[in-house]
Amino acid sequence: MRTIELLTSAEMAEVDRRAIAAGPFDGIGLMRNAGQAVASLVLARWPGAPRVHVLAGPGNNGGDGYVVARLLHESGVAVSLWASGKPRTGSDAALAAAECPLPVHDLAAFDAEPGDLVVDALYGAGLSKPLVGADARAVDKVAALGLAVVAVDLPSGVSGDSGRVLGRAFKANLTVTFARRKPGHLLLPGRELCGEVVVADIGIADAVVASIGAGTFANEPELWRAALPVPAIDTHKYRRGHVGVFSGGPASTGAARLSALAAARAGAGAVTVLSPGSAMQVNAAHLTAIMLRRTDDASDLDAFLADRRPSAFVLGPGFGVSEKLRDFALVVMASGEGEGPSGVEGLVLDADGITAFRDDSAPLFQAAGAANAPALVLTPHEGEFARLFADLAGDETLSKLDKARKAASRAHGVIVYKGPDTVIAAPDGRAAINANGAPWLATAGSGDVLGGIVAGLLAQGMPAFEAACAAVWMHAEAGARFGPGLIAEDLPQALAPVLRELLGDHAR
Ligand SMILES: NC(=O)C1=CN([C@@H]2O[C@H](COP(=O)(O)OP(=O)(O)OC[C@H]3O[C@@H](n4cnc5c(N)ncnc54)[C@H](O)[C@@H]3O)[C@@H](O)[C@H]2O)[C@@H](O)CC1
Ligand SMILES: [K+]
Repeated sequence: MRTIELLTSAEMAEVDRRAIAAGPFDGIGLMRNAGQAVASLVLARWPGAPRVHVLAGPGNNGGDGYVVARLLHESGVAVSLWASGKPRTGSDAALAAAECPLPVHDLAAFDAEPGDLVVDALYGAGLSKPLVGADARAVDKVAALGLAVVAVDLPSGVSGDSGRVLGRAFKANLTVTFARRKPGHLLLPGRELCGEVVVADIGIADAVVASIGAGTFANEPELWRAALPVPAIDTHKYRRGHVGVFSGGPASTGAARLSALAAARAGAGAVTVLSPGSAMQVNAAHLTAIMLRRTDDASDLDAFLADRRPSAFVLGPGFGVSEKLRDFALVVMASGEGEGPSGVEGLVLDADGITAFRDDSAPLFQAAGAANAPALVLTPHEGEFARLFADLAGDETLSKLDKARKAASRAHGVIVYKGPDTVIAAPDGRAAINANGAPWLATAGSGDVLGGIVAGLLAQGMPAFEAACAAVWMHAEAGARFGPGLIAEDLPQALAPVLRELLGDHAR
């Protein structure tokens, strides 16, 4: 089972409540199903473990642990049960504990042998403070012995909402979660600590999950595949969209060409590099399918907008932080003000395009919020994010997901907060977390390519949030498939097979 909604702990609690109200399972019924799912995976994956140590906390996560301990024991596995705290009288966890015939040892005395397996059922969605005392010592002991760990719902110590570690956390080989994944399974460092994540069906209907209208998703093709542009058979190149990419001066033109190439590979019918006069020669020497147009100032840009009806822009890569950049950005963002549709779908601001607004972002964000304005897509990495949204970046209480969401709402634009766990957030509150990235993508020029893909999709009329999500996934997928030796120049070409697969029958 793998569906793309991600549930916060509050949303999951509400889903549990509604599932119990709707039936057929009550709380202990769901808990038995959860424990059964974990026990089955333990038996299937670690059939030869000499002993399984189940660590049970005081809440429902511990309740799942008591079920696992009982079922493994009934299957003939040697099980030791260690408890941290006691389930509250009358709780589902207390029922599960009462059904478990094994002796309960105090976690403070926890001991194990190398080769044993640990089932971590200390804390899950209810983690509320850092692990200390016997809990923390158990984490250290398990790590020191190098024991394999199966985490119930989440590795204890990892926040399901933020992916952060509270104090200390287990590093699991396998995490079994229920109904849907949580943001902490995808956000770092949580993702690393979860190991493989399996989502078990415990009898909560999809309709119950749908009823709460979750706004957070795993960035997987299911989220945006239906919005991918498919060229019609009788299409014309300009109907497939025209992307303008602003070039920097003669010594820094490569970034714009990378973006331009990526926009073309993403399916834009035409791409023009908009170059200062001083860099025309160097750009001309390196462009073939991509067009070139001299653009020195705002009036040149106005002329391009009027003559060539461009549909999306990339501004920032290699451009230099300057007043000219701000002018260009604001001209593009104002292009929707005239009578009738301007045809400009969006502006992607990356790198210097973000930094240029660090001290005065209000005009940009205001323009983005105006009626008929092109969509604004900002693609900051961590440093750039901190320049534009210093207060959000420094707020320790916010997760990466929260930060991206708040930034999107403030900017009236889509935020692509880059990193190994890129978060894409829309001003309407939707957000997605990407998890198919690969370390090979951390290479110079990689971000320029990403900006170009976003613009290429925007130009073809794909809505901004979906375009940004699709671009992030395709970019990561292309990089991961290429693997070692990847340089940014390889990425546009590597996109082709990824797109072909995504388009399926439409690719013929
Ligand atoms: N019906 C349900 O609600 C279901 C819940 N399930 C399980 O229930 C879990 C959530 O249960 P709970 O909400 O009871 O939460 P947890 O069991 O994760 O933890 C809550 C308890 O632990 C204490 N606690 C939290 N952090 C602590 C720390 N660092 N040190 C010491 N004590 C700490 C809290 O005060 C509370 O007593 C899920 O993760 C899942 O495993 C599953 O059984 C499926 C059904
Ligand atoms: K756990």
